[in-house]
Amino acid sequence: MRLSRYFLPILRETPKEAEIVSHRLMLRAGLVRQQAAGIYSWLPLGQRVLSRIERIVREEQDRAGAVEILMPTIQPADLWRESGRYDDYGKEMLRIVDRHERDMLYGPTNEEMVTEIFRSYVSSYKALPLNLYHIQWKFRDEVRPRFGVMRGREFLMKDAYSFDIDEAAARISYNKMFVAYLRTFARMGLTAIPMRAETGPIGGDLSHEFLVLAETGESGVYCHKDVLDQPVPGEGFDYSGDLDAAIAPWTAYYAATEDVHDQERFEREVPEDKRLHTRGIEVGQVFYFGTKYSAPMKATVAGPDGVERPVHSGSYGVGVSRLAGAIIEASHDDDGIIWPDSVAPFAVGLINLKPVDEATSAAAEGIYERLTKAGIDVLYDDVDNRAGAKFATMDLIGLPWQVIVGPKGIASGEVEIKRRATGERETLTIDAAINRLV
Ligand SMILES: Nc1ncnc2c1ncn2[C@@H]1O[C@H](COS(=O)(=O)NC(=O)[C@@H](N)CS)[C@@H](O)[C@H]1O
Repeated sequence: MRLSRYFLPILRETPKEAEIVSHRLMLRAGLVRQQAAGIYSWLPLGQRVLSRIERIVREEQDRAGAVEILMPTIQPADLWRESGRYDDYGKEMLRIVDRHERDMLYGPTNEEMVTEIFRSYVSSYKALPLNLYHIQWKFRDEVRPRFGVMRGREFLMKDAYSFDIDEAAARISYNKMFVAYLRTFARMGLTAIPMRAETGPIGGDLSHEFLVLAETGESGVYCHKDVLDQPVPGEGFDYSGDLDAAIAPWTAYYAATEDVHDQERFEREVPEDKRLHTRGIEVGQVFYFGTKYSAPMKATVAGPDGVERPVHSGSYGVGVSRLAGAIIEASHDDDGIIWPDSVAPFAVGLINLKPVDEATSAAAEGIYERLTKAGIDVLYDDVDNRAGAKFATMDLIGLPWQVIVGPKGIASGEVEIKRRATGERETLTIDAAINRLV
């Protein structure tokens, strides 16, 4: 992509309304634009990051055996009347009346709708276990949206829903999602700690939140320091194998959000030098809630004995849009964002220091062409601008690699490459630089 033909609305000034670093950097780097309280447009660079986050989430859901669907954002209120949540969901629900005076709503979550889909087609235990998921926008009329996309009103969520014959089977589905979450966040360069949590309006009695430790996190957390060093299951993990062995290291240590924290137990179980009390950003949450929706909505299957019974379910959410902010909170410096390779909007920022100089531009064009042909996503700064401004912008938007092409270097057939995360620079021949990046 040539910068001269792109749309990258960088802000020079730090917007005053931004209270935390990720909000400031997302606005300054031209990733998002607020359209209303808690509601954002995703501009080109932000949209690319969002799609890369989605791709990792999707790959790990598919690996864990979940099946992707896409449910609508607008839902009929009657579904929520069946489950009894229509009234008690409260003011966070955006209620809508259509032209035929029908009560609708902008979905804050999809337990009722996915249960309706399930009950319409599945009647035998032989179809179980089943896990359906989608990646869809949600609306929650937060009384105080803040911190940019971290706590929005319209936000993108991956929400998965499992259906099983009984609690024991449902816990296996729960554990598969637990492992998938360990992998998902690790692939984004995040250490997300699973912690026991409250179940809230979703319901049930078993839930873990996955929290990225960050001073600006909204959740207070207490944990044993060693939980931060536990192994993440590998790419070839066998989901039909021993899930407990993969999860045990993570649940063996004390880790709880403030709403379920037990100080007395914390002090009893965790040696003083291992006690960590900090804050975290909740990037995902998993719930087991049994028949909370299947019973009132009559989502039943005939068991092996032919007896009809309500299925046992769980739901599993990931804050896809929140993750864009959480990753920046976990990975930035004074000069701007530092994108992990896996979610970076472009892999390389190619800087032509002197577009008016023929030899420099010829070299830069050649590098752009060879990298692009090799399948590397390049943002090519071909704009005639001061070197300082070019470097500042490239550091701000945080692409993992920079290739700097200038007249002096080209005179000796060399370019400079810079690794954004470490600041390390190397002067290499053009061929060596390209070989380093492909
Ligand atoms: N207001 C919000 N803005 C941005 N992300 C949010 C917001 N509310 C929740 N999230 C993200 O969405 C994830 C799932 O939301 S949740 O309420 O915990 N869970 C559910 O909605 C369940 N239905 C799981 S499918 C959270 O872990 C969080 O990362």
